[in-house]
Amino acid sequence: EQVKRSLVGFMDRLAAGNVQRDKSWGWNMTSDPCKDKWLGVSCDSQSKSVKKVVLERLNLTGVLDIGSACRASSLSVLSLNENNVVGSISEEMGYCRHLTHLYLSGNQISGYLPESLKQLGDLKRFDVSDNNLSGKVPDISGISGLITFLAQNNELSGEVPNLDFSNLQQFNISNNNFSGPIPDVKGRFSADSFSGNPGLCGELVSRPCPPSTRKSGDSSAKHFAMYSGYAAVGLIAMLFIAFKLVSKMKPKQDTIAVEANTSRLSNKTSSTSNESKITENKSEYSISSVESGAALSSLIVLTSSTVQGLRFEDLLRAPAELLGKGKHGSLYKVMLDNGATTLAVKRIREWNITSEELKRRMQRLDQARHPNVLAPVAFYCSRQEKLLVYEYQPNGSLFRLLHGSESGQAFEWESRLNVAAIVAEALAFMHGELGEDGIAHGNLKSTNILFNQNMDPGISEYGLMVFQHQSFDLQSDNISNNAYGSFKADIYGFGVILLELLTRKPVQANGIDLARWVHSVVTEEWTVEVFDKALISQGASEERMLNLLQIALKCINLNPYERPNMNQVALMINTLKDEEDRSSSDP
Ligand SMILES: Nc1ncnc2c1ncn2[C@@H]1O[C@H](COP(=O)(O)OP(=O)(O)OP(=O)(O)O)[C@@H](O)[C@H]1O
Repeated sequence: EQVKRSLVGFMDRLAAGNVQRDKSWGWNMTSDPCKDKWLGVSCDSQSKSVKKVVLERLNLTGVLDIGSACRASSLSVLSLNENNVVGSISEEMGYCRHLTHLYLSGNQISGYLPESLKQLGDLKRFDVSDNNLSGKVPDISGISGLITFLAQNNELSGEVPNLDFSNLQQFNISNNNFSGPIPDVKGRFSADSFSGNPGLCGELVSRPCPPSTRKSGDSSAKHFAMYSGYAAVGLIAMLFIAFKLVSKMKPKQDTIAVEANTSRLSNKTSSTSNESKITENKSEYSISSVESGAALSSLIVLTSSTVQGLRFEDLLRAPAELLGKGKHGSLYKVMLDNGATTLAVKRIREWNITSEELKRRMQRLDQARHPNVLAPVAFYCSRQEKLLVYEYQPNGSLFRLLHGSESGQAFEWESRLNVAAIVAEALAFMHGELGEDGIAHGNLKSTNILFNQNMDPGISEYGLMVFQHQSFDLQSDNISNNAYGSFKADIYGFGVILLELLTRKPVQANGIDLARWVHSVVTEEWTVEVFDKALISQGASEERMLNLLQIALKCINLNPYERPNMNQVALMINTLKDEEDRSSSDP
């Protein structure tokens, strides 16, 4: 009764004087929100509690009373997009602790964003764009899972909100009154996300900041990256020395050696090699485990010949350059032997994986070799952090080729189809090999497709699965916590890569999600509008582009259970590529 009363009160205020409010909507004390299926209400099938309220484009012109809606239940989704609701977002947001999605776009909501917003610890998507909100954005940097922040077309002011830009998928604060320097957005967002704020400064909006607030320019940023690389590696070195000292004082426990792999390499084809284990010897380079119970705390070199005998201290000593900070951690370019060997070292903190599980995973990845999958060549695991060592790929990523500074560069249809076919084939192989082990890629995207010296694409960072892949739909969120979901998330990620190849548009731009945009264009039957104009002007076959788009749409199906598996995808793309090859060899 109390739930109902709160919800009815919420609607009474929202639809005050609304002639359209129909009896068929429910939302009255004589019916039940779940059983009688009130308009826009979805309930949890087990607990029968109200989970979602979606009342979009209903011409609601009343007053927003969020507190009433949330007090009623453990609401996770509230969407009132595109009505004409007035009022403000009250401090009662504290009741909305379970909200994951809050969409209030396209209304007349005014006043400040309340401090209580901080309390929405589960919030992932927040959209208050196209309203009349003013004042500063409260510090919501503590909401770690936030992936959408859209507040364009309001009257908000103060500094750019302090958010984790490496995590955000959508961000737009254009057309407000924000001021001060634009922070480092990790290359994820363009000037469009900030435009229309005359007080903002920084490279992105081509407006220099006054000296006191100036963000470092290109070359100083590079230096900063270089030195922070050195500093990080220096820090590890200090830890290393400290460990050494401790280990000298304590009796040795749990030492694991760096492996010399010559024999393993030459044995690779023998019948026992498949089950070959990483041998655990004592060596002068190994570090005593100072973490009681930790099974592993030294560099393990896998079966790559390029870094045979690589030692942890070699990594620590070598000059390193910070290449980027992603969701998973930082990536360093490390130069060994005066630059004769270059490695890419991924440093991951806060990865909740046991050393045994990491070791098992690395061994399986090492065994399941595919020429177009970049296997780690070595790894290090301590409780605080993990290091994964890869061969450095000199020709950048697919992301850079499509959207980086070379984005004007020609990238023909045949080459794009070729990349799609190779990646599909490699991913299908890995899914086949590692399906039973439950090891999917876990973070498939165009920055993880890297080109080697011959410009052959390779899939990098397979099997990290530190965080779940995020797609724009709600349904896949529900299954992505299990292994099956991770494989289906890979299919989704691959579908998005296909969209990038077809459109040459980044996954996120100006707060627009590529998959969502393509869906909307296709629904409106303007399908050819999605293709990269350069492909059309090159005379690429429209039929085959449409076929590839159909495959992409299957992969990003909102229902993960309806997505094809990677074998099916690879087969479809190979058929398309055969057709392409036949047509180009026709006289
Ligand atoms: N082995 C490698 N050789 C060369 N460049 C690499 C290598 N691995 C990654 N990179 C590049 O370094 C940059 C930073 O990589 P990183 O993996 O940290 O970021 P990311 O892929 O964007 O994020 P995430 O952590 O979510 O995967 C990316 O541009 C990536 O393409």
